[in-house]
Amino acid sequence: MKRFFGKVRPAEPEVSDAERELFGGPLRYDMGWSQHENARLDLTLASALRSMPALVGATLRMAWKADRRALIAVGISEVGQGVAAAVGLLAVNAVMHALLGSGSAVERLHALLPGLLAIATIAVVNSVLAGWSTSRAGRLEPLVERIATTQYLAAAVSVELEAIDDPDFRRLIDIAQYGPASARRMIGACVAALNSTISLVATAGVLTVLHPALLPMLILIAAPRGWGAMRVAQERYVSVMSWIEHLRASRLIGNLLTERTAAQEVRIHGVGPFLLGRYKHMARSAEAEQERLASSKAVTEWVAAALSGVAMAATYGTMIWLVMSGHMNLAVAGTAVIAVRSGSASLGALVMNINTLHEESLYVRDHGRFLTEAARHAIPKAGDPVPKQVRQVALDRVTYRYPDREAPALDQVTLTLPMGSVTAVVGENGSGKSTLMKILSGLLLPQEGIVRWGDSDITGLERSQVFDRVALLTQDFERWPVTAAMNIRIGRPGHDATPEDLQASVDYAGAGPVVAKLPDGLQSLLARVFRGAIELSGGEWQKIGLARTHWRSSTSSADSVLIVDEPTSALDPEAEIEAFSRIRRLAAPHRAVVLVTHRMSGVRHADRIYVLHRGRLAEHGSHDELMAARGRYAAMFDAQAAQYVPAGTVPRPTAPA
Ligand SMILES: Nc1ncnc2c1ncn2[C@@H]1O[C@H](COP(=O)(O)OP(=O)(O)OP(=O)(O)O)[C@@H](O)[C@H]1O
Repeated sequence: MKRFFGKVRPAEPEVSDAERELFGGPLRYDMGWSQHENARLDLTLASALRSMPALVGATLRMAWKADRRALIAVGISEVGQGVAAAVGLLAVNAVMHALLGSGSAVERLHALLPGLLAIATIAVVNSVLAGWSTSRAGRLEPLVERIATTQYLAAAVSVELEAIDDPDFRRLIDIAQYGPASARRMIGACVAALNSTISLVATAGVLTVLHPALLPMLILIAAPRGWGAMRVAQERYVSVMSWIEHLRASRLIGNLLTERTAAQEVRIHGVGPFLLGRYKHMARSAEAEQERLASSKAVTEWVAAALSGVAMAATYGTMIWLVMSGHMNLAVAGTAVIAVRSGSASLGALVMNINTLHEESLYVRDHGRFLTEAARHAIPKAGDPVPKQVRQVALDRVTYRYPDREAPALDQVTLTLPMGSVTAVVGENGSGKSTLMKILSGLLLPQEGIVRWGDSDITGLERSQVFDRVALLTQDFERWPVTAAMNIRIGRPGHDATPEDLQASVDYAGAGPVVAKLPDGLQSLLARVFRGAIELSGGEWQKIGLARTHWRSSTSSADSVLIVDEPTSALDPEAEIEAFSRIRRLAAPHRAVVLVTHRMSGVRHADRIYVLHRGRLAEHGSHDELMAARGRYAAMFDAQAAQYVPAGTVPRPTAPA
């Protein structure tokens, strides 16, 4: 019994060897997000029915916002169809009475005619109304999907970077993507549910008039089917939720096998057949889950149909008894048979539609929960304006620890970036350089200490204005699949630009020869995503990235910070020397340049060099001061210099003091 009436629980499928080998264990969504938020996913029938009005209300509000006239048209046509169904049953009753009444056959046929005419007219009216409703609902559905998708995307881009890095939040982003399509389907299900409710109310009214005992019997027929459909939907939802990580991993493997970036290793290292084998293993465990669901659905539906059949037999038995005992005449019984049939069909349809609504509403609820969580993690819009002139940006004993890490990535770091200066940040891998850049740019806020723009604490400033003052060029900068011109202009997309306007940035970055090679110059489509697009080499892309940074910097005259993180990793030696001197030239009076690089030759001309070690500031000073101190910096510099000169002419790297 518990199998059928107990709570729906996630199945515990076998873990495939492939999962263990690739991911260290099973990948299952543990519904942690909802539990973590004290909002346990409650899949009982009562809770479904309780939460549904709010979710249906939210979808209808969206539809109202999208096109209220279309929504009103749908409402009117559905109510009209319900009324037509009731009038149709009354006409059937009149036909039955005429058919089974007294008089000759010809007289009875004459008496039949008005009823038959009414039935035909009602059928025509019904089909006109149904067509009207379908066309209006067809307009509403894509509009609602568009609104929900826009809400989803807008929320996703407005959250703090910390939320994007949080695996739980990422999972929520993943599951919420199904919401917009579900909202679209909910419109159709709402319309169908409204239709079947109205026809059911009409039929129930007629049945009650015919005999009061018929209504409860009708409900008894439909109830088991309602329960069955709801149970199947819940099992399917729990399964989708439990397997979402598995699905994501399978998709990831599929993408890796087809992505351009992995194509070389996939072929040369033989990764293709290896991953394909693992993909098949993982697909097999997902198929086993599908099979389990299908069997469970078959059993549930069989039990529901059996219970419904018993109720149907009891109803017809009661009607026979009522006729035999003289409590119901034959014409009424004839109408009742038709009414019970159409009523149980309406009730069945209503149950199916409520079930669809319930299933879709689970995804719409995830979408809603994502919007709420995204709002909670949104970058605040309020704040003081950033003064145009700030003279310097400074970090004062800043500490930052990633949520899932014990050790801080930055520990009590203090540094100053005066406008017009070049500051270099160096340190071993994992020493905290990128984290420092995220703190500087306002993408992360410090847990301890203060970041100051001039005299203002960054936490009190309007963050979008802080972002507006930061230009970023990282080694993994985005290679947008758009034209070369747009790839540069996107550095400040709100600023209109003709190709001529962008020429200064192209020249600055030394990207002239790159653009000259393109078939349509700056109008050429880049990145091999679309047909006819041109792929650039890593170094050529880096020049385009540098032009983008220049365009961003040159379109603002307010004090700003330019952060360049390994900007020359893909450049040839000549281009690298040239790029470092260009970056230095960007340190205009109203700009502070921060340079993160492992290329020690690029940092020696910086005004000030900060050395990070395990998140702490180990030393700082000019190149000459740091070399004289013979600390970590001197050790790193000597280690690189030793690669370029004959052995013996440069002191061998020593351990830091
Ligand atoms: N999103 C994150 N979540 C958790 N820990 C992180 C995250 N990003 C970085 N870390 C950790 O923070 C520490 C500092 O990382 P960071 O990327 O700032 O170093 P880095 O100096 O830029 O390294 P590299 O020279 O290799 O680029 C590392 O221990 C890293 O594992």
